[in-house]
Amino acid sequence: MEEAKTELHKITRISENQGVPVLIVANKQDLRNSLSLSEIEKLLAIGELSSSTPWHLQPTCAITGNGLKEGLEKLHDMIIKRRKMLRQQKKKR
Ligand SMILES: Nc1nc2c(ncn2[C@@H]2O[C@H](COP(=O)(O)OP(=O)(O)OP(=O)(O)O)[C@@H](O)[C@H]2O)c(=O)[nH]1
Repeated sequence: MEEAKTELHKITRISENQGVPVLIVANKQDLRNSLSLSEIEKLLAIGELSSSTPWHLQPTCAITGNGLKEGLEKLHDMIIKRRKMLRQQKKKR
């Protein structure tokens, strides 16, 4: 988790990645000892990401497929929202 946290924050800090939406997949949620979403949020310090980075933390189970579609839909929503915002910003210039 420490390594994942470092990478997540490193990637999102890169200037060309500013504002790029992030989908964090919390897989294996069917297992008894899997980390909860709040534990993951805390361990990855997701709250410390730049306010310009939209993110979604999605619980999944890759075996049953639970949450996979929902996660991709959330990612799609964030991408569409960003595209709209960038288009509006371009128009204003
Ligand atoms: N119970 C459960 N097992 C899963 C899930 N997703 C993947 N696995 C199993 O986890 C094992 C490792 O999966 P890999 O795809 O090889 O993942 P990896 O990144 O190499 O290894 P991990 O760090 O264990 O995820 C495989 O046996 C998968 O079937 C899940 O949501 N629930």
